[in-house]
Amino acid sequence: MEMEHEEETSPCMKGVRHLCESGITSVPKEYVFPLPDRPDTNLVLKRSLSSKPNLELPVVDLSQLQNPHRRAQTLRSLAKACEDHGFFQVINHGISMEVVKGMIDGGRRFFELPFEERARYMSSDIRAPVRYGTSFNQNVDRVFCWRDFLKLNCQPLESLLQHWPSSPLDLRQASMLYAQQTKSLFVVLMEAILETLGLNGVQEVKEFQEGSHLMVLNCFPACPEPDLTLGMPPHSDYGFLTFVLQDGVVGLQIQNKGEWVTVEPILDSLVVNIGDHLEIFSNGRYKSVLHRVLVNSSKLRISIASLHSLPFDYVVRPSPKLIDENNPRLYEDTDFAAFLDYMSSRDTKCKSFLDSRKLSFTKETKPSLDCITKKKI
Ligand SMILES: O=C(O)CCC(=O)C(=O)O
Ligand SMILES: [Fe+2]
Repeated sequence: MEMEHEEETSPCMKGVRHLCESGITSVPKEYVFPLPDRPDTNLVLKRSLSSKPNLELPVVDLSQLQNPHRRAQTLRSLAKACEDHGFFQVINHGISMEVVKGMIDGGRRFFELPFEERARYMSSDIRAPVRYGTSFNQNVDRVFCWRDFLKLNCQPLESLLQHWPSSPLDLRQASMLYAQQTKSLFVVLMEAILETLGLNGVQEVKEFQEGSHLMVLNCFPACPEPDLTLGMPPHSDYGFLTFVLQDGVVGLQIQNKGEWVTVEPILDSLVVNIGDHLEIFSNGRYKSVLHRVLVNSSKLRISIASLHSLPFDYVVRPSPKLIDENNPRLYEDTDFAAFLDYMSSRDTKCKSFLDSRKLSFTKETKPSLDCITKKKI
């Protein structure tokens, strides 16, 4: 579906880089978040000036999964990271530094292209093989986010590749290598996670191999008034796992014990987070965690998020092996069609899609989760 005429003419729809190129010195009103939703930059600054890191996420060394003497211990730390945090970092993940660097550089250069070239990929069809856009959910957002994105649909890779941008020259090749390697990592990690849940052999690994895979290249330009807006609002990701590659500029925050805490990028690591589908599949044992992105006044930030799940036409439901009289089923079945309908019709802030899949008795006993609009820090 092409962009509607009205959307084409709205300046916000052209994205934040375009806006910055026009030489603005303040944040237009469309991007100003209501006061309780804005980042508390004083708090962030105070934390990063103190010697204590903002948050030490668990670090899992994936090379130890291959070591028969260390595998059991590594699985235990993986299970703990999934249960206690929903977010962790992985090192020795098998994706070469060259591929990582090529991906970040290619992404950065895409956003440096003239607006007209980037605009060729604008589309409001969420299933398009390639989609350039802005904000979070630009057709329904009440406040725009300080973010432009390029989404590359990576499954099946061989047939979609040809639709990806041919400029800058090496972006397609870099994205292909990164997509192949993150898919392998996803499969290895899902095998390990199934084992931590006592489900090895229950779920076909092939279904993850052929599962949906979306790569999101995020661009957060430097912002003249970063404390008025957000790069991404509080949200959770829909899939099983998301891998986030950060370019070294901080910005990612996760909600931890009711507070927003900054995730410091560790060199050569990838951030992994649990998505809604894994929360449903594990019947709530592993939690998909709210996160958001802050912007800053001096540095453009690039991040690459890879979202992985089962194939698009699959239904996601709690694994029957994880349901018994002590562990009642907590979530309804869900599928991508339901998620996409929800996304295109709602201003999806917070974990509202996941909440909509909770069975009604849990909705009553465990009312909606923490959200920044309700919980001021
Ligand atoms: O930029 C980041 O660090 C996170 C991006 C993110 O949450 C997403 O693309 O879903
Ligand atoms: Fe996310």
